[in-house]
Amino acid sequence: MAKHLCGYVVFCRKVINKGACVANRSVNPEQILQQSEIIYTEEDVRNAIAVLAKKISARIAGTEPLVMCVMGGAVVFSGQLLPQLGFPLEFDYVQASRYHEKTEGEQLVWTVEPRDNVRGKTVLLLDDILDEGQTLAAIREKCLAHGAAEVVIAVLVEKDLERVKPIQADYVGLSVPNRYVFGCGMDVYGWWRNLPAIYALNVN
Ligand SMILES: O=P(O)(O)OC[C@H]1O[C@H](OP(=O)(O)OP(=O)(O)O)[C@H](O)[C@@H]1O
Ligand code: HPA
Repeated sequence: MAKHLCGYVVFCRKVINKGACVANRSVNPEQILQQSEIIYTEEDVRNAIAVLAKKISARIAGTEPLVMCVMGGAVVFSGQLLPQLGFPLEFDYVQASRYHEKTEGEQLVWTVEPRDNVRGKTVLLLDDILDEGQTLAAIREKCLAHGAAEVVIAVLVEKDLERVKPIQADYVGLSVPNRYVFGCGMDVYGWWRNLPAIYALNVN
């Protein structure tokens, strides 16, 4: 392989490895699911996203927004919401993670940061969950630093922490209790993003 290509491949591998959500293999995903309870059904989620689509459309249709999926958790939410936004938009993604395969947040690690394509745009940030709010606060700040005209935030769920957060979402699909939740893009120890409903982990 040509020398310059080798360097590129090594670079890509580093980026991919840094961003990859590696599932925790010391836990049994089936057992975790059995020990958890469903808090919103697939239908609840579908209905919530349909309501969000209408509200978001009323606010930003006509602005030709840049819709940004916060990977990887927002992939399911984005995939269900986008086809319901019936106006011209651009799509991109950012990736920042602070939970990794754990249930407690740590320092934010950036893999893909917002870039200059946000300049002058209405940016619609889509994320699966607003928990302590640190992730979305940091992403919003970077979008504004790159010259975004405005940042509108929509999350599928917000965790009820009964305390002030560093950021508020403009649109929240569903409220969840102060427990670790998963499904619909949200992982538990790196597993179960693929579940169509939302579950809460039972801790013994
Ligand atoms: O409000 P906060 O307490 O900051 O937490 C919310 C963030 O945590 C999750 O991401 P995570 O770090 O798990 O990365 P992931 O998207 O790859 O799962 C989720 O997708 C949000 O982006
Ligand atoms: O409760 C949660 N579940 C999944 N991912 C998360 N990221 C922050 N909080 C959560």
